[in-house]
Amino acid sequence: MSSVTDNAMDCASTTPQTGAQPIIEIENLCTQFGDVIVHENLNLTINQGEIVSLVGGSGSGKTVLLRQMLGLNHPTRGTVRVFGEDINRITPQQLQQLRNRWGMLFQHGALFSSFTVFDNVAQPMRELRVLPKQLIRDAALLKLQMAGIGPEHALKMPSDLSGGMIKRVALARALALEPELLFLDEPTAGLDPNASESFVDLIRTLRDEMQLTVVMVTHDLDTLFALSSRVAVLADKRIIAYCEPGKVVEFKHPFIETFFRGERGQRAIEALPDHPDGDT
Ligand SMILES: Nc1ncnc2c1ncn2[C@@H]1O[C@H](COP(=O)(O)OP(=O)(O)OP(=O)(O)O)[C@@H](O)[C@H]1O
Repeated sequence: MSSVTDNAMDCASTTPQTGAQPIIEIENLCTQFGDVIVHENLNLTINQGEIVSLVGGSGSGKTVLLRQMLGLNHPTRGTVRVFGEDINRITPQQLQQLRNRWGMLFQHGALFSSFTVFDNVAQPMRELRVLPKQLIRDAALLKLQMAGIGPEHALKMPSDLSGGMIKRVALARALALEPELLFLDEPTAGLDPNASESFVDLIRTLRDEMQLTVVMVTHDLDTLFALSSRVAVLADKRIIAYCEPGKVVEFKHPFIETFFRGERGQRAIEALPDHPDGDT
C-alpha cells in the first residue's frame, strides 16, 4: 500500500526505502470534532531511522495527529500503529510500555518548575520504580551531558535557565529512558539563530548515535531543511505530499507555495547541497 493516499502527490517512491522497518503506520485515519472534519482517510508511514517533519497550515490538524501518534487523542476511524501495535486497541498497561519506548519534547520544554534540572531528568526513571538510585544518578547526568548540559547546572531550577538550556534539559528528559523514537514539537521555536543551529546539530548527532527515529512538527524552514529525511505536508485533511525536502517544494499546492516559496524558503532551498547555487 502507498504511504500516502491515492491521488496524493507521492514521491515517497523516490526515497530508497528498501528493507526499512515501519515504526509508525497510520492508515485511513479520520478525525472529526462535531461537524468539523480534521483528517479524512489520512495515511502516513514513518520508517526506522528517518527524521520526518510534519508541516501544515494553522488548524490543519498537526497537533491532533501528533497526539494520536502518542495515544493521547483517539481517531474517529482508522488505525495508528506504533512499533507494530494498534495504540487504540491495547490496554493502558501496554500503552505505558510503548510510551517508555518514545520520548517527547514539548514546544515550551514543559519542565516541572518546582524540580531541579537533575530531578526533571531523573523523574521518568524514578517512575519506573525499578532502577537503583545510583544508576538513576549516573544516567541522568549522562543524558544531561549528551544534551550539552554540564553537571554544574544540575541543581539549578528551570527559572534560572535560558530558552536554549530549557530545550536541552527537556531533550535530556525525553532521552531518559533511551527511546527508539523521539517526538519534537517546534524544537527550535523561540531560540535565537545560534542556539537553533546548535540544537539542530545536537538532534542530528543523537539520531546518528542512538539510531533514533524522529517525528517533528516545525514551522522553521532552516530546521526542516537541515534535519528532515522526508517532509509530510498536511493539507486538505490528508498528507498531500511526502518526500525529501528538495522535492516537496516542487509540488504545486497553495500551501506549499506559500510555505516554501517565501524569502526564507528560497534561502533554505538554495543552501541545499544538490541545488545549483547550494553548498557542494
Ligand atoms: N479537543 C478538541 N475539540 C474540538 N476541536 C478540536 C480539538 N482539538 C483540536 N480541535 C480542532 O482541530 C483542528 C486542528 O487543530 P490542531 O491543533 O491539530 O491544528 P494545528 O495544525 O496543530 O494548528 P497550529 O499550527 O495553529 O497549532 C482545529 O480546527 C482545532 O480547533
